[in-house]
Amino acid sequence: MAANKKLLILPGDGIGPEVMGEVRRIIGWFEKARGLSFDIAEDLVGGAAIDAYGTPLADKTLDLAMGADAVLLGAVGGPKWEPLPFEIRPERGLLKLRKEMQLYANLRPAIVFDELADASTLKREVVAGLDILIIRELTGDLYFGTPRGVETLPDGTRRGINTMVYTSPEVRRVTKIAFDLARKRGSKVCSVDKANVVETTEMWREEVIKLHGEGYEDIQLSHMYVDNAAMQLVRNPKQFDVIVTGNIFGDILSDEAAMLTGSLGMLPSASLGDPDETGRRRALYEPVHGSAPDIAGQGIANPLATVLSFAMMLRYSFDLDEAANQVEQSVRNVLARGLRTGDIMQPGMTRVSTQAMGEAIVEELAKLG
Ligand SMILES: NC(=O)C1=CN([C@@H]2O[C@H](COP(=O)(O)OP(=O)(O)OC[C@H]3O[C@@H](n4cnc5c(N)ncnc54)[C@H](O)[C@@H]3O)[C@@H](O)[C@H]2O)C=CC1
Ligand SMILES: CC(C)CC(=O)C(=O)O
Ligand SMILES: [Mg+2]
Repeated sequence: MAANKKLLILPGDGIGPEVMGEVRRIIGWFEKARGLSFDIAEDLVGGAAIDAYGTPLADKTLDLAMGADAVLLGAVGGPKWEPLPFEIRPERGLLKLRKEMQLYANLRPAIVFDELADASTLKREVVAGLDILIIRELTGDLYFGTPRGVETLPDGTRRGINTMVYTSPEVRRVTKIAFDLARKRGSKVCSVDKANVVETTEMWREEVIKLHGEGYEDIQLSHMYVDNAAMQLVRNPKQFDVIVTGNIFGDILSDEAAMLTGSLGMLPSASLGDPDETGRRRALYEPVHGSAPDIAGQGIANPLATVLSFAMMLRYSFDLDEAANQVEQSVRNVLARGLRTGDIMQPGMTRVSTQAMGEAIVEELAKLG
């Protein structure tokens, strides 16, 4: 295959480089055993970039990302950088990357592998067979709205402000992605908002309903307030097919959904923008979890969320569906072999390191022939 798949790898901080190391191992295997060829660049982001470049996202790194067919990111952040002013913290680097690349649709599938149905803190019957897709709007909302910041008032007290902002085109474009993707699965979309008290989200609901009436009547559309949705996700998650929601609600609900699958270490994500004139769609793939400072440097992090994000990259950015299926099948097979990192450890299973998990995936890939 031609060496034209431009891939930027940004391992980031904490467990980011550890889990990304296993993806590099898998990429190496695909290159050697399958002749897949990637044009790979690697750079720093987040705290690592602050230490090296004095900024969480250097201009040259952003340029590399803008020119790449896909970006693979580990995670950013950690206690070392928490004392820094807000604007130059590691997380701002990731937010800037998402905004500049216009990655407005963040796909967060929560799939329960049968082998892990008992690893969830919920009962097996509640989670077994679960396959839901949370679509989180990623470039608007409280994370980007202005005014924002903290000011000291004349009386010495402080006031913090963040602003929830959405425009109707922003709501429509992410909802369109949700409707289109729902058509390829269960044809059900639940839009999550807080329309009873937050006007911005009342507008969100109205726009979703309008778009639904413009050719998406075959989709079974429902609406739910976010507080109820948080409850329903643990009460009966299988009622959902596709959930579409804003940035802050999606951030919170997807961490909650991760625990249905057994661990935050299992949840991958794809962040997509619109295709450009050449048909190329900017895209970034990252696990839903963060840099996990509490376990960083110990070689015990679960690499599967990042490995599954890599599978999403193969599918969405490079149309390599067969390779993506093989990565996912290999994950299933290592779980069936009883291999578990600490976060998904169950009685009678074999506890393995991050590295051993990556090696086992490569072994399974090789067996798939
Ligand atoms: N996309 C990103 O880069 C994100 C970055 N963060 C940053 O990460 C740092 C830590 O944030 P937290 O709230 O602690 O969230 P976190 O997701 O890093 O960790 C939450 C808990 O889940 C565990 N965990 C996470 N990923 C795991 C994995 N792959 N294997 C095993 N266990 C795993 C951690 O050990 C921890 O107990 C902060 O600086 C935060 O801002 C948080 C979320 C997303
Ligand atoms: C900027 C990130 C730290 C926000 C987050 O938690 C996420 O994207 O999941
Ligand atoms: Mg999050």
